[in-house]
Amino acid sequence: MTIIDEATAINAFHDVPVIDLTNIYSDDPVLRKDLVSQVRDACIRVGFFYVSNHGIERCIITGALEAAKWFFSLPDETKMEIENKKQANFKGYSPLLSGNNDPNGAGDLQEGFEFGWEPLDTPKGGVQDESTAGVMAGANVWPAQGEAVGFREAALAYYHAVTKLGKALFPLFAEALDQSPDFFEDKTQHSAALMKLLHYPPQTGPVDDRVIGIGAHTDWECFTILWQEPGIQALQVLNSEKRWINAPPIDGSLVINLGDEFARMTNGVFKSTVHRAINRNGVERYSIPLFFGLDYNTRLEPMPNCVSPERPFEYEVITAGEYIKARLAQTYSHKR
Ligand SMILES: O=C(O)CCC(=O)C(=O)O
Ligand SMILES: [Fe+2]
Repeated sequence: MTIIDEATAINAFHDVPVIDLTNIYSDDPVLRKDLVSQVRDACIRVGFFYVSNHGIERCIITGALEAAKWFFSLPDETKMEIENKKQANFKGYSPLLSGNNDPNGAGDLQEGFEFGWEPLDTPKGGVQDESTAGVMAGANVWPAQGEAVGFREAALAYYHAVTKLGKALFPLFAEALDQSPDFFEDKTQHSAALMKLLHYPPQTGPVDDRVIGIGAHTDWECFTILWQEPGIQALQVLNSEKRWINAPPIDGSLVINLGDEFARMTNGVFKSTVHRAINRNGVERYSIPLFFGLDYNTRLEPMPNCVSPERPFEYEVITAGEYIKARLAQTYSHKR
């Protein structure tokens, strides 16, 4: 079957598959083929999957969680010193209700802190590879308080560990698309990956459907690696029957979901699936997405094997940077 035939034949999913990454670095062709076929099925049919045995150490995750808790417990005035609307490309702090992911919504009930790549060993921070960032150029901002050094180190330790995993996933996605493993290599040279710490206060009593944790949306980059706090159900994924399917945290695993850059390049063969999060658990919830994009100067052109006369390409070709910048501006143009 061609990849287009496969994408045309799918039915609505009712659960989110789990893929074991134990063999991700193995050269054994049989193991590789099996892994690639699981990834292909999940990407074409669901657009979401869990990964187990992903190799991110528990202490790195705990460090990032503690960092998030520390940061969000700072006084509002301190956090607002690095508000994202004052920075280039919305790096820094986004207060509750300042963003709105669902155009029908009235604001997302979450606060966040977002940053991009920088090396671990420059103690003052703010340095990053901007040579090709174009419209997405803009240094990271970090809180100024004394303990902020530990915050930056813990956040960047997680960023670097998860980016290593992300780099190992690109060849898998390429093979799942019948391309050579290095297909994305020249398009992922400059770490166009953004990490966001998120905090969702609990929602109790009657909830206005237009204000939930994060409204229904698709992600914008190629794929997202999401850590969600164990024991707290909040994330839901929309299937083609318009039913919300719960994607609860599975201890020791991470969620991977595809975004619009992949959907554009694959002409919709890889699904950028709509999802949302609602925290009705009566406790605070934290989550950490890391969004993996193509280098900002890459044009989002379709792969020839994903286009046919019956499946024409209907997107405008723009660069990854132009796309992300436009979506950021739209999300934060929301008025509280
Ligand atoms: O907090 C979550 O579980 C989801 C976050 C999310 O979808 C996003 O930040 O794009
Ligand atoms: Fe998302």
